[in-house]
Amino acid sequence: MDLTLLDKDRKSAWAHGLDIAHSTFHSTQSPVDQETADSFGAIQAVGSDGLDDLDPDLIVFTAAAPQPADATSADARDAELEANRSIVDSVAPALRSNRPVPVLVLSNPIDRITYRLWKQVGWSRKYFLGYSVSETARVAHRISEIQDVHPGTVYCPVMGEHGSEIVPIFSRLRIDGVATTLTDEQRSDVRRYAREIPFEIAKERGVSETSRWVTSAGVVRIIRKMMANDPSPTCLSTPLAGEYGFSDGCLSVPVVLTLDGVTDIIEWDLSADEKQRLKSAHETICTDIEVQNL
Ligand SMILES: NC(=O)c1ccc[n+]([C@@H]2O[C@H](COP(=O)([O-])OP(=O)(O)OC[C@H]3O[C@@H](n4cnc5c(N)ncnc54)[C@H](O)[C@@H]3O)[C@@H](O)[C@H]2O)c1
Ligand SMILES: O=C(O)C[C@H](O)C(=O)O
Repeated sequence: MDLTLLDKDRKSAWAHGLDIAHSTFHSTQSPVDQETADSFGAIQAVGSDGLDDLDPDLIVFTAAAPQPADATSADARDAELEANRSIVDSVAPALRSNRPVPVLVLSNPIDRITYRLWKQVGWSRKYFLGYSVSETARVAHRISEIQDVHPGTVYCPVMGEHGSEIVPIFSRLRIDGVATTLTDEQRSDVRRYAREIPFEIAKERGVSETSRWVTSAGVVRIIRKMMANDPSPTCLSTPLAGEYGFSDGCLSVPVVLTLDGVTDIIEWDLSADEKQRLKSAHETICTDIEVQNL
């Protein structure tokens, strides 16, 4: 797989690109034979006008304005909306001239930005995916602490907003494959942890960076899943047209993925509490879509 980093700051793309290229040496126990080495693909960097010469099969959209210096509270993602929406509007025409391919959106606030990008680019909704699975990792981490188990054994998908109105689906919680129940207090604790921990981390780390470790690992996981045609669903934010009773907006829901985007949106049976929380998350996002004219 070849990788191109496109950035208006071409030097930054070059620097990250070369660092990634160096890192590939450590993959799959390099050094390897020539045949395996060839499968690593090329890594290159281009500036803003570079899309014309590319024919990407998948776009990971991370363009964003610098984080404000006070971006350490739970509304930091929302504070990015105005600037990142302008970026979406400025790059959408170039994207539109590409053939339709899946776009994995990282730029915050992802539910609004994914929606805006979808509207501006105009391709089928099946190509637009907002990345929200860092929340799944954080939820698993907190549950593992509460239950004193390894986080890798925890399965608890997360729907809803990538923000305050996240909806961990506790009714589907499995530990080592076994259905497990948490108390109401433990559930509140898990939600609070997922809402607050990224910003507690940001306070100590500084806001000039974002949570790159969990995020890059999660992005690679999603891309691998798409390439493998893995039929098990992943919760990502995608435009809705009737699923879960929502006729518009963008919200994390379980989707089945291939390199042709979303092939199916799965409608799980949710508990009454989960349905209520999902409705509230949807209302919050739709209010923004209306008020901000997204
Ligand atoms: N969804 C998640 O879980 C998650 C996780 C981490 C970061 N994020 C979000 O992803 C975004 C990027 O974060 P980051 O740490 O990579 O930020 P960053 O500042 O390191 O990178 C953003 C890049 O976008 C480039 N850019 C700005 N406008 C552009 C344009 N018009 N065309 C091309 N490139 C442009 C900038 O030059 C910059 O290099 C932020 O909105 C952040 O909040 C989301
Ligand atoms: O960069 C961050 O910490 C915010 C991002 O939305 C995330 O959830 O990781």
